[in-house]
Formats: sequence, C-alpha cells, structure tokens
Amino acid sequence: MRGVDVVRGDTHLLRGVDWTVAPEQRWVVLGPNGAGKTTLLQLAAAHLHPTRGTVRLLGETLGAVDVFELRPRIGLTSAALAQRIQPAERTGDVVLSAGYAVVGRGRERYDVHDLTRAATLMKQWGVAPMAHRSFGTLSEGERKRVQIARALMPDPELLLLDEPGAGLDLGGREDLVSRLADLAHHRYAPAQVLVTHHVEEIPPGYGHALLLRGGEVVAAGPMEQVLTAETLSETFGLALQVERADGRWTARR
Ligand SMILES: Nc1ncnc2c1ncn2[C@@H]1O[C@H](COP(=O)(O)OP(=O)(O)OP(=O)(O)O)[C@@H](O)[C@H]1O
Repeated sequence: MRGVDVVRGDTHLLRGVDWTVAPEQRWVVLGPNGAGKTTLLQLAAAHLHPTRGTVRLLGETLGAVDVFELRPRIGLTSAALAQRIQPAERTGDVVLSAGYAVVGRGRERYDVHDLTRAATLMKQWGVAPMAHRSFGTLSEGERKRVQIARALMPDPELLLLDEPGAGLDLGGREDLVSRLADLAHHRYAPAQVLVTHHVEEIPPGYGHALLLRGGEVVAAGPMEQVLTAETLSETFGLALQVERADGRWTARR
C-alpha cells in the first residue's frame, strides 16, 4: 500500500498508509477499537478500494484487476464472513465449499483432491471429528478453527485473519496460538496477517507488527523494534509496560 486513504463522508478511516508485506512474512496488526484494522484488512482482501493511493496485491493493482480473480488467491477469516455461514451447514461442507468461494454447498462437484485436502486441513486444525455435525452446534473455538481450515482450502498466497482469538476462553486461545505458530513456521505456508487487540495473541513466529491508531500507522516493521512500551502506549492511549518471554508477549498498565 502506498499513500492509502479510505474516506467516508468527512471521516478518514485510514490516512496515508504505507505498508509492504513480503511473501515469507507474518504480520500482526494491533490497535484499539475503531483504529481501522478491519478496513485495512478489507483492502488487503480486495473487498474494498482505496479512496486515494495505491494497493498492489499479489502483483496486481486494485482498480486494474478483476477482483473476482484475485480473491480466490487470498484466504480471509472474519466475524462478518462467519455470520454468513448457515448454522445448519455440515461442517465438512463449510471447509470443502471454500474451493469454490461459496458459502453453502450447492451443485459444485468435488474431486478426490478437494476431499483429501479438506480432510487433511480439518485434521490439522483439530476439527475432523466434527465433520458431520452442523456448524451451528460447534463451540466458538471449533468454529474459529473451521474458518481457518476453510480459508486455507484454496491454498491461498496470502492469509488474512481478523481477530481469530475473539470470544475464545484461555484454553481455546492457547490452542489457537500454538496452531498459528505451527503455521507461521511452515515453509510453504502463505504470507500471514493477523489482526488483534491483544499482544498475548501474537503467535511465536510472527516477525512483524503494524500499530494503528485513528486510521494512521503509529509504527510498522520488525516486531522487536515496533512493539515497545512507548509505541504501544501511544497506540492504545495509556501507559503500558511490555514484556516478552519465550516468544510470547504481554502488556499491562
Ligand atoms: N462506512 C463508514 N462510514 C463512516 N465511518 C465508518 C464506516 N465504516 C467504518 N467506519 C468507522 O471507521 C472506523 C474504523 O473502523 P474499523 O472497523 O476498520 O476499525 P477496527 O480497528 O477494525 O475496530 P474494531 O477493533 O472495533 O473491530 C470506526 O470508527 C468505524 O465506525
């Protein structure tokens, strides 16, 4: 992104954003409520165009590419997408139908490759035993993992996770963080961008951070340089102490 503004009425949702994610990088986007994180991710998912500036995604420029060709190359999980999944949908179909970028299994035909990939991803994300259950009967943690398996189904080049830890209990969060850490360390995994409010949710293996406040970038770059008491305090508007131990981060007043 170069000089990106997103403006609605008189409000700047994003202002002057410059940001580059390289294929092998894993980024966390941190900021308080209303900072513009979801808006940033919507741009990165080719679901939104900038008002000003340039967004280049996977070698294509937004505005000069058919977004329907671009979107299957990008995996996205978000609360908004999760709401579109029918509670009665079979969990296995939620994952399987992602290959066709549809919610709800219709008349698509799946080959053995699709079925094998869906089964493998469901096993990796610990949801294989629920394949035959309806999505609506799953716990929040299980639903989150199903959504990530779904996002990975088309083998995307870029994976965008909007608050995957929201609504999870401590055990669910720790399980998710360790699975995301495994994915982060995987050599052939896609570039990854994870949006969160909490430094405790940063998986080991994520090396870069972008801090957002009021639609503007406070800091962006290698995690150790960016995630300091000073920048985090500025981002969240309160005096914070930041600590790192065994690859995990904590913050407190
Ligand atoms: N269409 C719109 N018109 C005006 N303001 C909008 C519009 N869409 C979003 N906003 C505002 O833009 C700001 C940024 O929203 P965004 O959802 O990107 O923030 P966020 O950082 O993801 O917040 P949260 O952490 O609460 O999810 C918010 O104040 C929101 O109310």
